Amino acid sequence: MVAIKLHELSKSFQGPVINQLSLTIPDQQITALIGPSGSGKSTLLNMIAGLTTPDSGQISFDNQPIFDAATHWNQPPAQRHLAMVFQDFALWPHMTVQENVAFALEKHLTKPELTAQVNWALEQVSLIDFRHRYPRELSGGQQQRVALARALATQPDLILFDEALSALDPELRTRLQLEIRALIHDQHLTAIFVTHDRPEALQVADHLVLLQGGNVVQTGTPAQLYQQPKSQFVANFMGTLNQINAHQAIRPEYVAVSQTGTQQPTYQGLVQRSTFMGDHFDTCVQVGAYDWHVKTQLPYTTAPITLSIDPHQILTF
Ligand SMILES: Nc1ncnc2c1ncn2[C@@H]1O[C@H](COP(=O)(O)OP(=O)(O)OP(=O)(O)O)[C@@H](O)[C@H]1O
Repeated sequence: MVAIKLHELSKSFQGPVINQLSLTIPDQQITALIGPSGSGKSTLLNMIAGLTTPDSGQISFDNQPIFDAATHWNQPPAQRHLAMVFQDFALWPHMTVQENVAFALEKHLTKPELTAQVNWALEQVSLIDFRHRYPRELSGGQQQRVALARALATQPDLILFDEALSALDPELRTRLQLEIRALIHDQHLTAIFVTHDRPEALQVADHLVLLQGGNVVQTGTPAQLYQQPKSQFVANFMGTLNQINAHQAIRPEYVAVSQTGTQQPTYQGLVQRSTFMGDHFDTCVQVGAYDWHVKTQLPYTTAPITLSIDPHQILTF
């Protein structure tokens, strides 16, 4: 439970990576940092964690400064009440599941407290029956659950996930996304999720922060970024876009093969191909200078086609 404020945060390595970035990350929500490769997502996460020192700016948790370049205040990572979960699980191979979860706790707790805390964390991730196993005896998904239990066991205010699910197969990944979402909300934690996977961000996050070149280009709910993008870049990043002209575009779900007598605006195109997608065909149509994608129930062969659009759904930039 912690609201995070970043104020005019900057970081350069060989060149600028984060540029005077100001941002509020809401309390008790899951915020996903998204953006193209190299946009600064991991750098931002590492600055919040205290693993990377910003060049300038301030970071505060619940209005308490944890970093201030001007006063040289830099709270050590261990005192920030946060936990991190990484893509590679980072488990100790020579320790059992319960030893891995207990490892970060042992200094602070009595034996009975420690056992209770570890068991509680393992129950949260449904791994209590696996507590005597070694990481090599677990699947990838189970290993990531151990990493999550280890994070929960420290009773953090904030959990940071850095591409935590990227190594898992799609089905497992979806299951863990839902489990993590439920856990974070049940425990009233704040979480920040770095992912390069847009469907994952939509599934997991309450709140999105889209970065481009070290700047925040838009924040909001997943639906706000998808339906009300502030720029062409945001619209493109959030999903497939059919360009109408230089300033207007429409999502594929609002384009249909025209029925005779339609009252909606129509466009003439030439079918390029139809690709089977399981529950629909992705039919690619050349409309003027642009390629459009249309969700159709049947495949179409190369031929002229008339498309209609829902004019209320046109995005204008
Ligand atoms: N420790 C470092 N030393 C030098 N350059 C770095 C360091 N960390 C990050 N960078 C550079 O900063 C830029 C942003 O990297 P960062 O990892 O934050 O981006 P990202 O958005 O998380 O990218 P990706 O999605 O590819 O992981 C990149 O150009 C990267 O090479």
